[in-house]
Amino acid sequence: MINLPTSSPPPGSPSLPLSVMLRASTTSIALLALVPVVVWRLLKPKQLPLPPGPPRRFLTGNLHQVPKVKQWLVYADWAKTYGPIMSLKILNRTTIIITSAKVATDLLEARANIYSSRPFSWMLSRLAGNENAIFSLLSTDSRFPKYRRMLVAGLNKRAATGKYRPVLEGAVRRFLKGIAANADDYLTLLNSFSGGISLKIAYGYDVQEPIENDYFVKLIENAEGTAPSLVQNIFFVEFFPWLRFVPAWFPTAYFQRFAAAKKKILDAMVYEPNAWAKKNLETNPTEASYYSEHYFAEDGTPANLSKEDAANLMWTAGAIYTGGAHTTSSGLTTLLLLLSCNPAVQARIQAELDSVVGSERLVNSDDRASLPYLAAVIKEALRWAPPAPNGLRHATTQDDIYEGYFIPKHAIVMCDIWAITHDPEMYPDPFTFNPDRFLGESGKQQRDPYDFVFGFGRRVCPGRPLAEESIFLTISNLLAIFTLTPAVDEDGREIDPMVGLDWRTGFVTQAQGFKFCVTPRSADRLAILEA
Ligand code: HEM
Repeated sequence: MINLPTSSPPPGSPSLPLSVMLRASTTSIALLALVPVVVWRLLKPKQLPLPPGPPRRFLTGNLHQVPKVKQWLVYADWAKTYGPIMSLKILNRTTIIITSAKVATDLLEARANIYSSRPFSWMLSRLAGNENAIFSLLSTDSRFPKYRRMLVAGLNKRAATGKYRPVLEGAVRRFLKGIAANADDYLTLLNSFSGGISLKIAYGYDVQEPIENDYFVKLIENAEGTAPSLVQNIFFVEFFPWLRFVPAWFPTAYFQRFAAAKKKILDAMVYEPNAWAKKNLETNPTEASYYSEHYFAEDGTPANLSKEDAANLMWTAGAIYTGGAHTTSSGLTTLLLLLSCNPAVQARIQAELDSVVGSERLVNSDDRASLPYLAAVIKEALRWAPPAPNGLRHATTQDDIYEGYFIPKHAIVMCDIWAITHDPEMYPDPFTFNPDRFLGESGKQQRDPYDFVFGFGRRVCPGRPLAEESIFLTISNLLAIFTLTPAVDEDGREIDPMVGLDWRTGFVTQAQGFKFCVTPRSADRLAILEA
């Protein structure tokens, strides 16, 4: 069951009879207020049905069925019964769940004008102040096209392979040296790699090692789970918005105190790096960063940013770590897993690298177009385990009708990306890791999984070029220098990395609990890292 924090006191607080009574009365008022909604629904003229879905309970709908972990697997399973477009009712809110490429393309792409907003949450968006972050920003907000323009231009392929090239190349070198020293530490090294790139590109900030002690990394990492805690729990204020006027000191207003505490955390991870970047640029203009690019005018003097432009810069720069760090490191973790147990795939990549790049230098962005097998391997890994398997929630801005079903305005729309990339009709034998599906004549017919893995329509991931470039540079250089093999047990037997493997749940998934070994391909190749 989903928690109901509005009806629970903070842990450790005494349960006073008065507060119990007040809580009970709030609950009764809330339930009583649902009566007109129910009467209206019974009396209103018949309309087209919502898409099918699991049977609902009176008043609470599907609340009891909402999966808490690895939702992508549950929705894919439900789709076998209810089809590629389903609906859930959670109290009075409709959630539409899409599990096929056709429906995703028909709605999220072809009708992007209706399907590109985000759900508004009183707790997350308003009381915790996150409505300014792009991840919550409504498509109807006048800032939406500005944010998108800034991020798309700031993170495009030209930027990733041009002005940010030294950032990426330096981070790859540090990662590989770390792997050479201790491959068991790969998770920390990957976080350092992708978190370091994000903060350097966003603000020009160099993370301090060890990364887990870095001030900004700690600030942002400690905020993990904050946004989900505001939307995954059910708060009555979402259904009775007038409750937001209840003052925080009021005994039943635990939700106000909860939101205020979360606001502090969410604000800090955007305001603090912003203040650091501003101060740093005033005294020490550094190499290219997303922040400096907007902060300075063309002649190199500080641009006189309006209050609104300064806020737009702060909120968009703040999205770079949140959007980019864990997703990139998730994709890389999957590749380490798959490569360590597929020696033939590794050997083929290494042969391709050797013939295109040779053995005397590191691989760089200019080599990418000449390495089609490596491109197929990376694509297949991201299809096999999409880093954001449920995508991010979209919302509709008007009523719509699709294939005889009614989709109401303000419906939450979730797309199960994992279900799409495991659709056996589109990707035969979908659980098998097979890069060849993207090669040759038949590969040209194969639908590109990047059409799904990076999201949809007007919300499609603006960091895709940067993510692709970082993953390419890391994996190509890793295999130019090392060979990966599964770890061995005390008796020298190989441990199958797939046995005992688990996947982190949440917006970003990540393979957990496997180990591998690295062996330098030669002393000369290893020495290139020091050159
Ligand atoms: C393999 C790496 C990545 C994957 C798989 C990925 C995937 C996604 C997905 C599925 C979405 C939601 C799109 C939608 O709502 O339809 C998204 C949004 C977003 N991503 Fe990425 N992403 C990756 C890397 C990055 C990087 C490196 C950055 C920034 C440097 C980034 C920044 C963002 C931002 C800002 C959004 C929000 C866009 C909006 O709400 O309009 N992502 N990403």
